[in-house]
Amino acid sequence: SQPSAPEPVEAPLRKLPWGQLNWLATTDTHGWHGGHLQEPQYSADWGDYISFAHHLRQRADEDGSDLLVVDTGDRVEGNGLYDASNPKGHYTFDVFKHQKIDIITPGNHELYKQNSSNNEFYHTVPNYKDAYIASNLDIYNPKTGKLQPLAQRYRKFTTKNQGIRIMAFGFLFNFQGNANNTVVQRVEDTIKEMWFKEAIQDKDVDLFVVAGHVPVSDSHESDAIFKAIRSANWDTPIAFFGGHTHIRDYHKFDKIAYGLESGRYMETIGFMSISGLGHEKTSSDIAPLKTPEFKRRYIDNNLYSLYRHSGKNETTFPTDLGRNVSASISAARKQLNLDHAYGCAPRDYWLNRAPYPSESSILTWLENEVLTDTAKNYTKHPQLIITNTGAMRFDIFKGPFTIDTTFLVSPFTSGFHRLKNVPYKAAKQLLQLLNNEGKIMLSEMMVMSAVHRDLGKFTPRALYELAPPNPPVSRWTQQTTQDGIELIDTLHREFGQEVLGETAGHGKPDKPLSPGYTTIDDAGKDGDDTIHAPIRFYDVPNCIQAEVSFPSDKKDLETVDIVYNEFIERWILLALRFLGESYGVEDVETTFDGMSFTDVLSEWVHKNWAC
Ligand SMILES: Nc1ccn([C@@H]2O[C@H](COP(=O)(O)O)[C@@H](O)[C@H]2O)c(=O)n1
Repeated sequence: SQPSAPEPVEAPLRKLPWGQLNWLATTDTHGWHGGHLQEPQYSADWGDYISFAHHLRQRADEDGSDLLVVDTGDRVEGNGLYDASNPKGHYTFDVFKHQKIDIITPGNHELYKQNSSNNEFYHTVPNYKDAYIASNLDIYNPKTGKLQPLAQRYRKFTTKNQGIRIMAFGFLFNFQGNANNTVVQRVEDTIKEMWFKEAIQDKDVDLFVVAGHVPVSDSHESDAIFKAIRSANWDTPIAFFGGHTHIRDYHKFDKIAYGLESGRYMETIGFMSISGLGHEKTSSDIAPLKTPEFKRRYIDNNLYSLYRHSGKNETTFPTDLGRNVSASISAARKQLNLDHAYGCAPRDYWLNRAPYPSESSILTWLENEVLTDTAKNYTKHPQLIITNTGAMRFDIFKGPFTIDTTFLVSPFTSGFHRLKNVPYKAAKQLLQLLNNEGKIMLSEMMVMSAVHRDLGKFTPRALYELAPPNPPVSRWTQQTTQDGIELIDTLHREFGQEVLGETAGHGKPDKPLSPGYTTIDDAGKDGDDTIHAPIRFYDVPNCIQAEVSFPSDKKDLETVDIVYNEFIERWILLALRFLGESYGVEDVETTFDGMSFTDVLSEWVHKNWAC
């Protein structure tokens, strides 16, 4: 881990359910390859992950099983290690490439900007060669200008020790916000293509793998792929490795098809095992061995967990490669001056771990202080400042607010735009519309505009891109700590020695449980490796709004300026149009001196939060 990373905290652990074919899966790492430097339970870095995978591969070689590693995209945007360099990602690709990965796929964040998808073309695809799969993504070759698949559409391979024959795909959800140098083909169209139909007809396959930046639960894309494969193969097991929604999740498609999603930001290393795979040749056919068994575990990414799951300790755990990668992350962080403090946060502020509005909510702080103070510097006219909450990515902890923190909270380069003198009658209805909370829903408007084809790329799906879905609260337990203690008792009863790191007494923790993930998924409540006290997550709206320089009586207010995060421009213009105000991009001007959200944050913190 990084020199400044906090020591991991001891906690009761559930073992890895090791099997015949074992998987480690990451997704949505968003540049956090240095690990979490303010949260001990997620403090291991990419170098540690490399050492960990090495030990598990060795275990597989020793007992004749297999270990495969998968990453399903959104490796970029969200951490100073990626975002603070010029060009962005200057250090990331050389750090990342040292992990041996068997299946790697792109996410939407690799595609927002031409520069980042070209980085996939120039760096990640060549670094991973055969492992990179892009089933539904094409790129205009930056050298020839011709449209071509970013990488191979599928990969067929056989595992090293068990000889399991795998057919793997790499999908991206039906994303529409990409720059115009890439083309994302809808999943539903892709599965009608001849190459896909032929691949799923291949009978010399023991396991289909669908890796990709697609949620595993409640996803019409994953469901469509599942149905297509299942209709061609009634008895071949299928493993999905998903991403995008930033949650820990495990979904049962049927009794021999399961999907795993490994959270976000290098907090989680997902583990899946499948046993009972293979085939036997009968005189007329090839039949599976027996009903395969799928298991899952969500590993908290810290050295306490990684030592125990690999059976190593401080001395025996780090490999030379792992150590070197950790050192190069450290050197990059130093070079980028990521620990330089703009100021010090007086308290913790939460994105989803505090209700909105509340004094602990980042969103309330932005509304009442950051956006309001910043906007006042630019005009005395009444303004509505609107931003999407999806632009905010992480919490703020009490203490130094560093260069790194600005990118953790908001990494995007989009600036702020202004529409002047908008009739208040329409402007005041905007927020409700954007949040889909009023009588007229923006999602319905999008259906209408798609039908009338008068607003280009808008479809109902586009609303989904305005703000990422919040972790569905139903997927998190909302127990009290007492439930956590009961959970340990239950575990001891049910699993006995399966629980690692025994605590003192009769299974009761001698220290309070640390707060963390307590996931409920399709297999139950026992997925997390670490037994935590539950954290409560709160839903937040798509967009928030600050009213700046408003008169005390709004009755006489005729017009206001609307200032918004550039990323939501098309939703703002669409909503205004439905409110009877027809504005176009020609009416828009840049404000806040072209500062991005990241710049706005650093400037405000520097002026207001002295250490
Ligand atoms: N320039 C950008 C790009 C994205 N966003 C927000 O991020 C969301 C997507 O992030 P995921 O990790 O969920 O893929 C997107 O919906 C936007 O809310 C942004 O604000 N600015």
